[in-house]
Amino acid sequence: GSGAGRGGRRGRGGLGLGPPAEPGRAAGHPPCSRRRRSGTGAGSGQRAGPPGRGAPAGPPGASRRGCAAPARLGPTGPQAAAGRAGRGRSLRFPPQLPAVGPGPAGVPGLPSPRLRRGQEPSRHRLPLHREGRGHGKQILVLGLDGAGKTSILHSLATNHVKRSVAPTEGFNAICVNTEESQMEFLEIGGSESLRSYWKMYLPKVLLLIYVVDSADHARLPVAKQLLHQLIQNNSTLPVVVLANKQDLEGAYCITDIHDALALSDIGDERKMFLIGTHVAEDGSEISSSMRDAKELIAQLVLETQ
Ligand SMILES: Nc1nc2c(ncn2[C@@H]2O[C@H](COP(=O)(O)OP(=O)(O)OP(=O)(O)O)[C@@H](O)[C@H]2O)c(=O)[nH]1
Ligand SMILES: [Mg+2]
Repeated sequence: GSGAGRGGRRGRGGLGLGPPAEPGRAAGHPPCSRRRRSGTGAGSGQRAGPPGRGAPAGPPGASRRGCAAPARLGPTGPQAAAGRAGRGRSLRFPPQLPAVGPGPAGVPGLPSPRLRRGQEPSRHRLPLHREGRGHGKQILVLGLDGAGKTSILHSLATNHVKRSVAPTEGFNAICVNTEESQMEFLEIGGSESLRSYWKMYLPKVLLLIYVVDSADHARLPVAKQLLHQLIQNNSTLPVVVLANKQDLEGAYCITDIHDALALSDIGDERKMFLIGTHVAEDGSEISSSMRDAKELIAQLVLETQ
């Protein structure tokens, strides 16, 4: 049987995964549906694999990655607006999290907060949020470059779709408040040069959100390998896999993503969920799958704290 879905079904019907044999039930997508897409989504189509296995989840939209002005993520970037709205906040590398005061116990061996682009990171402490005082720790958001991590975080923070237009060059931290919990997401960029830092953050996080580009067939093996390496020594860390870009024509449905990532092999003890998501056109409200993902994550945070 599959390992997906351990932890049970929560929230709205179809959220997350059901019993192990039902990886395809997530987020309202029928198992491995081969529905026709309804538009001409582009996204990171340059990396998309062969079309024909689509599991469209909503209106597609053209991605601006690669053709838009390279707006920097940071205090003046799109996420800053979320921060000003009081719902989210982000900074460029390094992660000087406003809600994250210098904690009593930093994590040694992490990249320097003073690191700038092109510099080699030095060892430094990353303060973690109010650790030991009964409040939340961070939710780590990882995945290959271009998978959609930042776009998803924008959307979760604002409840409106906002696709990212630039790669994360370091960290991206966003606070998302729900009625019941405060969640601090920490994305680390997925480019090759940043992947070596991923594992440094794992020991101190509540859960891992792992985002994959469902249409990037060619790199799914790499995504799988990195995920397995990351969590091999942590048998209980809850993992939420977001099979993003379900709007793209070539997107694998979540059953295929489940197989491609060999999710049944990532441990029996952990809670593990797989949800199909997409970040639709800018400005619209987030999709029901994204709302479900947000509720699930909030629930997991409450359970894990
Ligand atoms: N079609 C489509 N495009 C998406 C979706 N989500 C994100 N994109 C686009 O994919 C590209 C990459 O998105 P990002 O959010 O920057 O990806 P990332 O994982 O943060 O990438 P790094 O910061 O480089 O690690 C952008 O052009 C987004 O607009 C989606 O669900 N569908
Ligand atoms: Mg990013």
